[in-house]
Amino acid sequence: MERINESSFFSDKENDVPDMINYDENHLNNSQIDQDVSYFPDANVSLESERDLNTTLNDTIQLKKNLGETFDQLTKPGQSKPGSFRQSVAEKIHEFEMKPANTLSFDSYESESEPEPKQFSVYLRLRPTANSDNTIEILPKTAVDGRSVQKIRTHAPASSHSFKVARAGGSSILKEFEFAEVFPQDASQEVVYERTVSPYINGVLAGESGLVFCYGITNAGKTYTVTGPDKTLTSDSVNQSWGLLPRALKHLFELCHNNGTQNLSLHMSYFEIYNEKIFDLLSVETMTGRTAAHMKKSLHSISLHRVPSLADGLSFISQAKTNRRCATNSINKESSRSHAICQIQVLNKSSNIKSNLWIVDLAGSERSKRTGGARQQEAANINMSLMTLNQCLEGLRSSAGDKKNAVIPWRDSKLTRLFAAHWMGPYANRTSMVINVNPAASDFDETQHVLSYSSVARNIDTSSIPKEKAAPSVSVEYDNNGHRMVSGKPTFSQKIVNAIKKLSPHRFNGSRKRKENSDDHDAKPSDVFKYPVNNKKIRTEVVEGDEKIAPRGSSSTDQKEINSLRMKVSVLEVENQMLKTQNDELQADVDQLRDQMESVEADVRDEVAEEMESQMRAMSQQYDDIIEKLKLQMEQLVSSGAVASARKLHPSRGEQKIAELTEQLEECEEEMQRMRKDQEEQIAVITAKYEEEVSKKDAELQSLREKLEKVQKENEVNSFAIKVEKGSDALVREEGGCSQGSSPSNPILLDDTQSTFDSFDVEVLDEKNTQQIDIECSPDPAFPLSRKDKNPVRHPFEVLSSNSRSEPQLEDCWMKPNATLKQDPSTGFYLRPKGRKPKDAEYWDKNRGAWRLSVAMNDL
Ligand SMILES: Nc1ncnc2c1ncn2[C@@H]1O[C@H](COP(=O)(O)OP(=O)(O)OP(=O)(O)O)[C@@H](O)[C@H]1O
Repeated sequence: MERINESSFFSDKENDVPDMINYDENHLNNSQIDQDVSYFPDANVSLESERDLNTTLNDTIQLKKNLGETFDQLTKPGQSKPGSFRQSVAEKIHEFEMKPANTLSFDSYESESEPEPKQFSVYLRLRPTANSDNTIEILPKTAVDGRSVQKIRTHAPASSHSFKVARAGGSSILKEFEFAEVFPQDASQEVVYERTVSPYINGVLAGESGLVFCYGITNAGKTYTVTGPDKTLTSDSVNQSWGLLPRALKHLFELCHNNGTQNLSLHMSYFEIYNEKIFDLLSVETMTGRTAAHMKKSLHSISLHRVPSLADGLSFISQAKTNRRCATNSINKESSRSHAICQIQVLNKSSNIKSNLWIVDLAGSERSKRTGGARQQEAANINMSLMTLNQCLEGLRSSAGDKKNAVIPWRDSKLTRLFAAHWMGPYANRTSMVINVNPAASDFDETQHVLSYSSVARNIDTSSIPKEKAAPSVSVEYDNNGHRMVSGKPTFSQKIVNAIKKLSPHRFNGSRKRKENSDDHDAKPSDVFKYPVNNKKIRTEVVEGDEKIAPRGSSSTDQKEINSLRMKVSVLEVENQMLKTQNDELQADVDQLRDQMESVEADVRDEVAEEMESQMRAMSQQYDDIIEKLKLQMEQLVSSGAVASARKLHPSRGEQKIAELTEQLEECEEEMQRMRKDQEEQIAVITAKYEEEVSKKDAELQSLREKLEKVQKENEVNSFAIKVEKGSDALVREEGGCSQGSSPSNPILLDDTQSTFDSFDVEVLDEKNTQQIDIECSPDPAFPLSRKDKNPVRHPFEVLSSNSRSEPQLEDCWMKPNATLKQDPSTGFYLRPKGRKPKDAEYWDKNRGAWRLSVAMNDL
């Protein structure tokens, strides 16, 4: 495997415009491309002079009109002398006018005889999908205007945005797209190769370039189509999973081998455009870490490697695949984050003709929301360059159609600069676009965008693209004054110089030769002719140049003057014409830029609106999902009987409030219980104390009672009953004190002691009944009662009332309370009812359980 010069195989100095791969005479050394040589990849050095002449022819024809009669006269065959410059120009004009375009032939290979299509060949490949989404229906093949056509019909799934838009707008959810051919999900790699790349191989060997690129959203199968799975690239025996690239290499080697051609050699470069920077995937430097060493300033510094065998080619592919920038996104585990471009170059050493087969695996267009936020910058760059590509396709279609002045933004991305070279060249029609599509319903909306661009590409009629379109965008970067050209267009002075070149090519060539010989590095075309023409030196040069054109023998001063004036007029005419053209062009440019801006603005607005809408839809979907999930969880919890815990996990506000209140309630209850307990304890203590006190008091009471009894007994001892016989047999018994009153006429001597009693209740007993008679008496100190005398003693006394008198009954002197009476269990006494003492009551009799009425006493 031979590694050839890695420095700069493209020619442009600064601006990355790709050029043909230039070899020097030894074929393998790159050379700086001459600024005047067209940089189309398919051009070659041997064609340079012919191409120059071709250009001269066209320009001469143009100038013919400008210079009018005079020029016609001057260039008429027969009027110029044989061997003169004019004669040679006239002959060359004739020769080129007779020669049909594009009839350059190469030694060993002839281009395929079948008619080349005028349009890009756009294919659709569906990748297998695990689910049974049937979003794309393949319709039978047909032929339209001699072109094989196959249509598909897309069915917007109900989940898609397109479906909703169609429904809302009342349009159909079905859409049809047309392709050269559609490869179904089970189409083999071989079939795809046979239809897309194989038809270009013979042409490539015959010097005609071809470009094949795979386009689609992420995870649609582009890398699979271009290279196939990595592991299959280890052996050079063909594997059925091989993609387009290994198959193309094999095909090329087979054809070279079968034809025994020694003068063809294959070369390969492989690079990626990542974030608008170029990285050489076959660089000698190790790719680990991917430092600045791998980043190339321009496409021209990409390394080109000789490919001596298929095995070497496969190894290059593997190396490039390893070095390519991949990342895992949420859709594709190994998503390519860059545009990978492989250039296979065939060099015919004998003719020094080079042709290229470009196979391009574009990065997947994608929505950052689907692929994840971390890769947004990448996604933005990928989408930007794909958008520029789409704009260029649009521009090509427009310029091939009714908008001849359509501006094509080739320079807006590195990718389109690369493609511009091919599409503005003679083999633009040898372009195949493979649209990779994943028919899954989830990809439907984004796939629709891709499909709509495919129909743009399909409608580009390459034969109608005005060739001058190429000039402004892709011609050399510097004018002949050494100044950089604005927007790739020739400057005004360049146009003047070109005009002079046409008027006096030998003069100009002489000047250029001097420059090339480096003897006079400063000899720029501007030194030969500088606008405006009234520069004396220039005028002299022009006149001198024209002297050679003037017929011999007519070199008189007049003739010179005439010629000089004619030339001046011609130059002024050219200038005038050019100013007009320039003005028109500028006006057209302004109009188109305005149109373009408006359409870009509208596109961006649509895009933003769509993006926002889809984001909102996604958010709403997310919320729906969350709600569904929660519902499901709730149901599961209910069914598993864990509602309470579920409520704890996800309480509603009401439930939370209830739970709080319940908790508070429980706390209150606890507090109350605690308080109750405390109270009970206190009550128990108090009760115990009380009982203790009570029992103490009882004891005291008991002792008092005992004392009382004792005293009573003692009193009993001191008291006595007086029995008074009625008449003679009444007995009197002492009952209590008596009120102060009139003392008895016969005071009773109750005791021999000093009695404190001043009244007596006397019971008067008779034989039949015993009556109580209250007797008022006053003690008579003269008859003290003797304590010791326990026997009733008959004493004289006076009965104050007779017992025959109707006396109030005993019961009448007592009033029982209405309330149920309680007895003291320990003593058996009736407890005095609560409340006030009744008005007429004197005291409470605990034995009787009744109030003693004072009325009764008074009534006595
Ligand atoms: N025709 C096919 N047959 C079998 N498998 C396929 C086919 N097309 C794609 N695949 C598989 O689908 C997956 C995605 O394919 P691939 O990586 O080629 O997509 P991609 O368009 O290059 O994605 P990205 O743009 O993200 O790099 C891979 O696992 C690949 O093997």
